[in-house]
Parts: sequence; structure tokens; C-alpha cells
Amino acid sequence: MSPAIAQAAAPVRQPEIRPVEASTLISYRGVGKVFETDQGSMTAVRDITLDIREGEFVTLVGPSGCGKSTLLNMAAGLFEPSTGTVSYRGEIVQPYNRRVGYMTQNDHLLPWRDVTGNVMIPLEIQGVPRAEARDRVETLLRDVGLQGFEKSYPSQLSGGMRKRCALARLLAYDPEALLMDEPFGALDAQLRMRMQIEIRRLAMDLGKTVVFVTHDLDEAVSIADRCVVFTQRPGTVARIVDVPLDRDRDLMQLRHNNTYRDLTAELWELLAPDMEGGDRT
Ligand SMILES: Nc1ncnc2c1ncn2[C@@H]1O[C@H](COP(=O)(O)OP(=O)(O)OP(=O)(O)O)[C@@H](O)[C@H]1O
Repeated sequence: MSPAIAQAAAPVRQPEIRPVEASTLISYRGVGKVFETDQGSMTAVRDITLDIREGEFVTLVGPSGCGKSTLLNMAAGLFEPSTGTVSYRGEIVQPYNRRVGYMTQNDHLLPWRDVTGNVMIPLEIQGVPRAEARDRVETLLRDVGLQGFEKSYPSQLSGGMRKRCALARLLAYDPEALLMDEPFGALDAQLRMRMQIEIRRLAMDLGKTVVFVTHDLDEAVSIADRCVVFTQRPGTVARIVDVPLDRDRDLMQLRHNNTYRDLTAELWELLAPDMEGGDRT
């Protein structure tokens, strides 16, 4: 193992609760979440202490059911923590956190609206004047590489184009942070990589903070500035890994990069036992 990786992959001592730094956007402090179900109480996550810094691209990876989506939901103000606190810019997250945008595997595009009409929705809700909204949509469609498809309907778009459209609609809210829950899970490998390249470029160009949930270890390392690895349920932080790759890395060439290969192999070894025993419900 290279010294850089040994240092990057040093285990995080738990619990270790440091003061929140000024650059922190989203902060989980001693967070636990218990759901009441027909079968009784079920602890989804426990003792989560994690800070997401402004402008960072952080991936969350771990076995199915370890609570990754639950953590996103708490940052969005959809769920309250059962213990501990979740704060955003130093203030406890309330229902609902309108400064974040949420994207899931399902793009929820409206089939009866064309691309422009779909991306326009948040701007209509905000009451942005028509001409201004049109200009903004034009810019967004250029940002995500959908120019020329303004009048296409969702059914006429490829899987990647639908994602781009959903991304443009998400960006129309101009959220500070993007919470992404396996957004590219359903795409084939090539498209997935193109979307990974796009989302990193967009996040850097637009200065967005991204918290990105994935099952895929390669994805978790290739797009991240930091990768948070969770144990199986009740999920807690097993390790936080700095990804010592250039910010403007070439994702196409990563498979030839030794740091990337060593890091993914190491995380795979860390996660493999838990992945086998993951929650299959
Ligand atoms: N609203 C809810 N009510 C009851 N149980 C819930 C609720 N939301 C999540 N859970 C349970 O909490 C646990 C964690 O779920 P969560 O979706 O956060 O995990 P995950 O790591 O995102 O899973 P996956 O990778 O499979 O999407 C699961 O066992 C799930 O069934």
C-alpha cells in the first residue's frame, strides 16, 4: 500500500466529535435514526458524525439498507434524527431544507411536457417572469449538453438525456448542494461514465457541494473528493477516505491510475464482507 493511501485510509476513531468548522455546509453530529415499523423499532443508522464541506464532492457507499438514503433525507429535512443533530450552515435542519436539491434514480419527468417545459417547472413555481425563465432554461440546457432537444418529449430521449434533463431541472432551483441518491444506477456502463464526468464538471463549474450515494465502489472513488464508507445496518461510519486524485481528473483514464486502483481494491476488501451480508429487503 502506498504511504499516500495508508494515510488517506486511516481509520476514523469513533466517536470523535470535533467543533464544526466554518467551511462546513452539512454537519451530522452523533446522529441516529430509529424507525417504528410493524415489527417494532428498527435502528437504521447510529453514531454518525460527519461534516460535508462547502464545494466538496462526497460519496456515501455501503451495503444495502445501511441508511445512506436516510442520511440524505435528514439533510433535506424530510426525516428528523432520533438522536443527535443534523445542521446546515450551522443551523438545525428544519422541514424542508430548500437550499438543497434532491435527485434519485427515478427522474420524475412529466411525460406531457417537453424538455423546456420540464426544466421550466421550478421557475414557474418561483414565479420567475417568462422571458427571464426562458433565458435561464436555455443556459441550463446548454450547461447539461441538451441544446437542440428543447422541444423533445421525455419519451423521445435516451436514458442519458433524461438524466441531463432531470439535472437541468434540479439546477433550475439553484440549490447550493445536490443530494444525489444513486442517480445513474439504471444507466449502462458507458453512459454512466459520461454522466459521472458531467456531474463532476458541473459541480466544479457551478461551485456546488455534492453528496452522492452509490453502491458502486468504482464510482464512489472515481468521482469523489472524499468517500465515506458505512458498515451494514445499523449503519455507522466505517472509514472516511480522502481521494488523492486531481480535482480535474480524467475519469476515462482512471483505470490506468495506480492510486485509483489501490484505493478501490482496498475499499473493496473493507466492504466485501458487509456487502455479502447486506440488507436484501
Ligand atoms: N420511512 C421509513 N420507515 C421505516 N423504515 C425505513 C424508512 N426509510 C428507511 N427505512 C429502513 O431503514 C433502513 C435504511 O434504509 P435506507 O434506504 O436509508 O438504506 P440505504 O443504505 O439507502 O439502502 P439502499 O442502498 O438499498 O438504497 C432500511 O432497512 C429501510 O427499510
